[in-house]
Amino acid sequence: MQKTISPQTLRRLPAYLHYLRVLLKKGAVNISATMIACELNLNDVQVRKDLALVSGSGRPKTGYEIKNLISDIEHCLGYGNGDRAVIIGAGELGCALLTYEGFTEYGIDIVAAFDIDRSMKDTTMNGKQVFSVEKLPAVCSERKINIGIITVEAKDAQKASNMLVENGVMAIWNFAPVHLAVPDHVLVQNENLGSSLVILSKQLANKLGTDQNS
Ligand SMILES: NC(=O)c1ccc[n+]([C@@H]2O[C@H](COP(=O)([O-])OP(=O)(O)OC[C@H]3O[C@@H](n4cnc5c(N)ncnc54)[C@H](O)[C@@H]3O)[C@@H](O)[C@H]2O)c1
Repeated sequence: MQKTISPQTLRRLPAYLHYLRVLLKKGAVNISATMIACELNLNDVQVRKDLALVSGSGRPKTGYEIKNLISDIEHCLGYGNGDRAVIIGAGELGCALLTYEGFTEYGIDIVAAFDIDRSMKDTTMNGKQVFSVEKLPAVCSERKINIGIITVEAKDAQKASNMLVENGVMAIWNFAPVHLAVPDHVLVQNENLGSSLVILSKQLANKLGTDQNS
């Protein structure tokens, strides 16, 4: 039976993966959970538990063989499923995401972006194309797109979401500050950089002892 992995563990796995790949490139062979915890400034017990959920290859004394652990984490995260994504809204944020090459490290290929602004039609950024939204159905069916990334303003987000769902997208990464209504079979991950910043700011206030509520 497959073990259930919490969202918190899932969030930590890409960081382990990144670190392990760096180590492998440097020629390291084995690693312990304690070393990973120490390097990533995480709790030893937490890392041990996370790794036990995704890999049975850990051994007393030697720890994990790095290449096996990488492969187990990739398998757990569904890398190699060939997830392809498109971006709706090629403005400031959409273009930044489109040109960021690091998503391939997470097994996601952002194929193209779409915009209603005709001046952006058929432009290319870092080898990725920006199409007019009319081309969305053709690209979704030809490239078998299963993830949609929404980077339009809040007022346009539901429309963008509807377009993605109509074209067979099963998962939406939503950056617009709005709740999306989607059918039950569609997954939505809302992203809010502002809330992460607020958490950081709050933690800083607590640390400095300037939080009046504490
Ligand atoms: N979640 C976060 O952490 C975060 C951070 C920054 C921005 N945002 C949000 O991301 C969104 C985009 O921000 P931005 O600064 O890139 O805005 P922007 O105005 O630069 O870009 C929006 C683009 O969407 C296009 N657009 C509008 N309706 C469309 C549609 N139906 N189909 C295709 N394209 C369409 C516009 O032509 C424009 O190019 C906003 O909702 C903003 O609040 C979120």
